[in-house]
Amino acid sequence: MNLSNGARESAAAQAAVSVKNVSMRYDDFYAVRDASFDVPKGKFLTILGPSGSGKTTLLRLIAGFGKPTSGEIFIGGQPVSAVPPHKRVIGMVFQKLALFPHMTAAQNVAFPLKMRRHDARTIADQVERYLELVKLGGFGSRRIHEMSGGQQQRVAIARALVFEPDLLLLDEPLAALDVKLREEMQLEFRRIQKELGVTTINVTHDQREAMVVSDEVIVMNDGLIQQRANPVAAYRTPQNAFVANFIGVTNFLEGPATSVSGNEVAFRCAGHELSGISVGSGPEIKAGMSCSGAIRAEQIRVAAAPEKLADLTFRFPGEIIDAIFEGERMVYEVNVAELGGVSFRVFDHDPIGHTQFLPGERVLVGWNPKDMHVFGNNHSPN
Ligand SMILES: Nc1ncnc2c1ncn2[C@@H]1O[C@H](COP(=O)(O)OP(=O)(O)OP(=O)(O)O)[C@@H](O)[C@H]1O
Repeated sequence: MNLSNGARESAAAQAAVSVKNVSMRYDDFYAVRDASFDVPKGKFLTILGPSGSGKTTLLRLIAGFGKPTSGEIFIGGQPVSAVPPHKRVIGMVFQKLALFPHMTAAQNVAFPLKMRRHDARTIADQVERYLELVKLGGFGSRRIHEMSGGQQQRVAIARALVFEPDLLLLDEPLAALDVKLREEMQLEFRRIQKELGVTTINVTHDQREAMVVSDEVIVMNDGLIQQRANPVAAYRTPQNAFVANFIGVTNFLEGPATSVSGNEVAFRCAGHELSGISVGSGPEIKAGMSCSGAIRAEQIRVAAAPEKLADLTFRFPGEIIDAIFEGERMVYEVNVAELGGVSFRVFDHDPIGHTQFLPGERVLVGWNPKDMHVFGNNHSPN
């Protein structure tokens, strides 16, 4: 969609946060390069990317810890480059929670209100309300060092929100927690954010977390925004091979495009012509261009007998290299000699209902062209 200048300015004014052409350079190295995006009021946006992709740098610039080398950040429609962090009305939760360990939960939550010189009655009411919100009603007099990791996390959330900031920034606050607690807290973040309607920007390298908590996701690599989309669109229609590889588990076949017709490509891999494949949503593909064909692990099926794969267009013999039972799914590694010895990762989400294969077994793998996306190789997966 193309917005006119006027429409774009008015969209930016309505946005809680607007990042415009922001770059951050250290000597001759760009940690963030020409980033532009808006976060609408009340939305939960996650910046997702591998280590070193520039996520934290971007979040710190929004918080006011450092000034962009170029570009401008607007909060509530106002440019903030000249506004120090303590004058930005922002709640923050980082991986290191920085709670006061010998104070009680209530004293920790009260701290931002005391700094803002609220009266004792207001402080007591707000502290009680926010401890209730994070399901710690009745825990106010407990000291931090007497609380579990999850409870401490909740105190940190209450402290970040108690002064009712315009914006909540989260920098991998769940990274140190064990898996079960992390998953529980992801849902808690989502619930609290929806209940309060506070605009939230979250930073993580955990793609599952990004999918669970966010209204929108920005995927970053090497300081550059690769795609901005809602979680379903980022998963279903990745913009390039990097995004396809980073979100979910994706297998790649390499080879040249042999023909392009509308939204379909034919593509040659190890002497096999694979036709009718969807064009990925990235740059235009031309015949002869070197390409990557991407197929998700759950879109490939494994079977011993060809009739079990009769509904699939592409079928190749393979050998099971590894078979891992993960409870709710089987994960197979299958070597496909006919496709240049590529190793496919395949998920079977019905491990109880289906035959389970063992390493060394000869099988067939199959998938349909509509489930494969081809990207031009100026966006390599690695
Ligand atoms: N103060 C600095 N001086 C020089 N380089 C820096 C500085 N801060 C960050 N960088 C570099 O900028 C790049 C992006 O760093 P950043 O911390 O934003 O990445 P990240 O995506 O948050 O990674 P992680 O998930 O590991 O925290 C990295 O290569 C990092 O080494």
